[in-house]
Amino acid sequence: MGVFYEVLFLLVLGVIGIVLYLKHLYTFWEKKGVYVSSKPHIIFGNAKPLLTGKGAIRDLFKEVYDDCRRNSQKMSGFYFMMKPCLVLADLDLIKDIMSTDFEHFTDRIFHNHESDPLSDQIASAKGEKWKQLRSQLTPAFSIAKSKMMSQKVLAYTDKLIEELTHNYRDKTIIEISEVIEKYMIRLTEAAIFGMENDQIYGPTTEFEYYLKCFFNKSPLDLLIALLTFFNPSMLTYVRARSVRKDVGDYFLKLSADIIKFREENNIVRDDLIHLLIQLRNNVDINETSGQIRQESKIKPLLSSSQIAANCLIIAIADYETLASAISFCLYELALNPDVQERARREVVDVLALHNGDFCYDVVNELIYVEQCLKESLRKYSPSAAHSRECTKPYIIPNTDILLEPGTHVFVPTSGSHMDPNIFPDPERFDPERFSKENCAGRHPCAWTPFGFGPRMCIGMKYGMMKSKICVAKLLLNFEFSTNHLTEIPITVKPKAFITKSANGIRLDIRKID
Ligand code: HEM
Repeated sequence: MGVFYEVLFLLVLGVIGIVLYLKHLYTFWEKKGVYVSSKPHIIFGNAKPLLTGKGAIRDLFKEVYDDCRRNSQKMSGFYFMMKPCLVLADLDLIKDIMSTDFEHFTDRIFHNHESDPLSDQIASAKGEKWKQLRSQLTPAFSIAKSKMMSQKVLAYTDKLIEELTHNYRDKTIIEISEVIEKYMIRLTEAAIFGMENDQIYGPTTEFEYYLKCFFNKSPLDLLIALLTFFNPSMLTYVRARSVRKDVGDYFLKLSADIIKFREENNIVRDDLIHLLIQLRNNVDINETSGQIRQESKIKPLLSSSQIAANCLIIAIADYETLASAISFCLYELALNPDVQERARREVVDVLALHNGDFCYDVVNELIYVEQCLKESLRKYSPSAAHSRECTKPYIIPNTDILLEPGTHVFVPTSGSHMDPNIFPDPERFDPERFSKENCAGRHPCAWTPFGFGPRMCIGMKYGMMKSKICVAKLLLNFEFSTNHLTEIPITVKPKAFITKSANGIRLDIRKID
């Protein structure tokens, strides 16, 4: 009996100790004098809805942002379980951290180490390594390259229209996000890996299967993702993988095979993998034209596995975001027939000025279509938040709050994008918000679907070009409208990394003859 009470006493003491320790951890921000928008849960901190799969990141961060604005706070402490992070709610402070004082926040919070070959890519690269990689990859997204790639985009969009026409000549309900996702994957396959497809529809290719598996995480993968957050160095120690083994193996082999085949057969192509092979072979490329300038003096950064890692992450960054952007834009155009008609009229008029030739200048002249896309990126930003890791001690301007290296900082896009003081009546879809006049006085960090500062999206112009071509050509050929299966308002998938509809986007399409 005595032993029983001793064990019980020790257990109770242990539990009390743990509870007190956790409570102590949750006073981190309080002690620094930083406001915390809601009381943290003892296990999950402020991330309970995310960790239990009940809420979407965009909703959670929007609540934090809104609460800060109501209470005149520029930021809120946030506990991701026990890890103290900071959520920003002030546009000037966002600008400072993402741009003016970028040197203190050069990194994102992803794992990046040579022991994990597929983690070694631009989106997770850190410090100097990132700077070099970014400047070496920039030519791949030059205006000249974009112009060249527009030919491929036009060709694939024509294939999409041909197949939609064939399958849906009469007014029919389609799940538009599925269709657009398939089209984007085919385009990515061709533009990045040089693998052309005759069909948009058709059976799932191996490439499509593995690309879509990128975000399908097993419980072990999820544990690894959590560890990245708490202790990235431990991941290096246990030689963990950031990408599922079968997905990683597929892309490593695919890239190695393409490189070998091209080098043995002296094949030159206009895709991204070709540019990366040139970088590996120490060729310096002109930033604006995308042309070879000379043998580079810089030591080549890329190994074969780094080529695979960069191609894979760019494929993901490319197809997922654009499929989301285009699908939500078509959804809003279906809900707003007047806007749809005005956008269609613009495409018809601009094309008429170019004698029906859908050249690159047409893309640049589609001002209203661009406004529609920007407005839909405001309402449904594919990325719910931008992340930065503090890399050098930083005192938040006009305060004595010191951020230590390793602090994670989040910028919620859903906060400012849906702030009625910045975008009045934020639920309303109104492309006029992005007219030249209406943008003129707006804070540069009010609308940041592509991020902000030196680390903003490298593919922004290229992505806008692709989405404009797709939306414009679809509008020329089809009319989109809602039906009894269209979800209004739409539910966003809680666990998705990129903003997606939870139940699909069902629209009527009708061919315009
Ligand atoms: C609607 C389309 C797109 C959206 C909304 C989008 C959004 C973003 C965002 C929010 C970031 C992080 C920015 C930051 O942290 O400040 C990012 C980074 C990045 N994006 Fe995009 N993106 C899009 C299209 C593309 C395309 C088409 C590509 C390439 C083909 C691309 C490649 C990348 C890469 C490589 C990065 C990492 C850049 C770095 O760390 O230096 N994105 N994107």
